[in-house]
Amino acid sequence: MQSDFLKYEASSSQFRHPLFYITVLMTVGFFSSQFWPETPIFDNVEAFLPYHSMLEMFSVTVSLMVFAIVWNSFNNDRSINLIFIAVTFLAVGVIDFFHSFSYFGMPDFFGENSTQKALIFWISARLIAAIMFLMVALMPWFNNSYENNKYLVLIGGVFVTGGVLLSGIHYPQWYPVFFVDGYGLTDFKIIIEYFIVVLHFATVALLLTKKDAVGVNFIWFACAVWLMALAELFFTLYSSVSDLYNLAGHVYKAVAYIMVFKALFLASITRPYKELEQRSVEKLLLTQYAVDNSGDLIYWLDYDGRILSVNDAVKQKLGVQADDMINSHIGRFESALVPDSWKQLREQFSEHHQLVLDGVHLCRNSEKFFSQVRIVFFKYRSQNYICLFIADITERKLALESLARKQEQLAQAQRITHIGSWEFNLESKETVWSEEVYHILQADEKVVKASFNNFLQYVHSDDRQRVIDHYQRCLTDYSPYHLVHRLQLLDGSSRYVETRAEMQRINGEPVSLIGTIQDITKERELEDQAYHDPLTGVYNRRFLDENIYSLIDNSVIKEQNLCYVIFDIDFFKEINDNYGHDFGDRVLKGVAEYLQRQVRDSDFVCRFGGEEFVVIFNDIEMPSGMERIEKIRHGVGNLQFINQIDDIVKVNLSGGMACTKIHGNDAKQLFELADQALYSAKRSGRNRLKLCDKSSLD
Ligand SMILES: Nc1nc2c(ncn2[C@@H]2O[C@H](COP(=O)(O)OP(=O)(O)OP(=O)(O)O)[C@@H](O)[C@H]2O)c(=O)[nH]1
Repeated sequence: MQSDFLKYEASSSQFRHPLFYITVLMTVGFFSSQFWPETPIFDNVEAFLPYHSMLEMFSVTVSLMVFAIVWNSFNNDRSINLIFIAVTFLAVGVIDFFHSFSYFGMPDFFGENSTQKALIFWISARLIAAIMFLMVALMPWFNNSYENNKYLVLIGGVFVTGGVLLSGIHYPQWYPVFFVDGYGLTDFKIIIEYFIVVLHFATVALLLTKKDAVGVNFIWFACAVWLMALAELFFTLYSSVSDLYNLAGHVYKAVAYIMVFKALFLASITRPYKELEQRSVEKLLLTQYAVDNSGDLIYWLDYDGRILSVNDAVKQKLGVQADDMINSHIGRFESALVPDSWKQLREQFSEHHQLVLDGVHLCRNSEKFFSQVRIVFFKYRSQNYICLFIADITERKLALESLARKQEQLAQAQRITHIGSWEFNLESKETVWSEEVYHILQADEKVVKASFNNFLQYVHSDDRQRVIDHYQRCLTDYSPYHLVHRLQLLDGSSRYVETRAEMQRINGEPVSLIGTIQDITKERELEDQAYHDPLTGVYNRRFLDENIYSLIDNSVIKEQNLCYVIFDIDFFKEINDNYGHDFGDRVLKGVAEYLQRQVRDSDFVCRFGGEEFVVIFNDIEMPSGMERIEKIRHGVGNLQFINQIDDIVKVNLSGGMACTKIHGNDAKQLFELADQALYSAKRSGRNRLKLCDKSSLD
């Protein structure tokens, strides 16, 4: 892009303009006038009259043209000073018209003509012009433009003009005498002429200090006023109206008016027009630049799909000369717009004005790329135009395909591992569930909307509060979330799931909560089997061995007392021997169930082996806790088991116990001490509970 095109070049060639040379020549002419012959060049006034009328009519015409052009082209962008000049020329033109027709020798015009009458109009016009030009040169040229004010200026101008004309015609006696028959010009007239000259010189001096503004060429304007001043000086020099000085004065004035006309025509018409043209060219070039560098291939088509024009991108991308493409059908290059489907497509985009299609675009060397075609249809001056914007979406398409493949792989991996993923966007509050989440919940993707509240509907009622608490905590302190809980599905089945979540951050700012949910029902079942006694369903020894340390640690952290109690069924061998092994099993089950029922959720019942049970009582204070344990032990003694012959069989428990707050936090030692206490209970006659004697520690 050529930056020159964008730069408005202000004309600085005024000094090289012929009008400037004319001004210089005429100035030289003026100063050489003392060498001019003083003899009249016309035989008499009548002979001069046609030339005078001609020159005056010329000046009048130019004056009125100045007014017409400036007045009609004026708008708020221009300075109101232009209107002052225009109205001045209107006044001067009209008054000069009267001057011309009042000239001595002309047919009477609104009363008897005379040199004095003609001079009244002449001096008035010159004085008005001189004062107004000086005023305009003094007035600021910026920010004073108000379109409506032009009428006020016009009214003022008409008022002054009307005043001069009416007074000049009807009350000439109001004016000083400018001319005396047989004597010639009065001193007053000459003084006035000099005064006008002084005003003009002052105006020229002021104008030369001004820089070009609002399109006005002040140099030309100054030249014009300068020539007007010289014209006035000629009028002070002449001795006869028919001599060369008088003629020169009129000629200088006419040239000066042409110069004003030229300056104001330039300001009002030429400059604004050139600026407009410049802006249009700029706009066109910028548009062309944008079109060629937009990255899209742009085609202009006629209504039948034939190529009218293309942008540079098409030529570069396709490696085809524009001339080779013109008039070809677009279907030659774009698979989405083949001639066969053109009519049908045309109906669609004619109706909707826009259409977006995916296709394949053909380059010259039979290379292809995936394209997205945006068809824009519009009418201009009842002509149909179609513009195509074709983007190369090969990379996007391949990326999308790869993304789709990866998503499918992820979904497959989730299906295999039974892990679903979910995301909660903190800003949009939107939740997204993967396919596998729906699968785990046995929910229909089309019916159930992904949300935490909807998820809660599937959470087992006993676990719901726990899930809510974890979720809320994660959202408030952004801590990771890990929870195993049950689901209660709509078909009534329950599942175990393990959920994990953590906050995703971008530039340190939390953005969304990303989580997984894994169906661990099978693992959980296996785990249950590994940690539970198959006969009684309570925990087994393995569970106890693996968990006793953390249970004790927990009680230490919480500064709570933990009791390790070993219960042993008294004379269980006899039960087996007397009623059979199956009956013995029933007794073991019954005792286990009873113990499980009596303890709190935080306590653990384990079958240690044979007819021995270990119960871990958490958070139990002594000695009151001992009463509770004793009560449970008693309760077992009240259980009734019916044997094969419907006899009631009862069993008793012996128990030995040790506590962390009395016996220390060593798991192995606690077991040994409880076992010692049990042994002691057995030896003391069974059916009793014994707390390990503290002295045995020593
Ligand atoms: N029915 C049944 N009996 C079992 C099971 N495990 C161990 N036993 C029996 O439990 C009995 C334990 O007997 P002992 O260790 O002599 O103890 P006891 O007869 O209860 O006598 P004390 O403990 O001294 O009161 C044995 O006869 C084992 O066969 C089981 O799973 N089922």
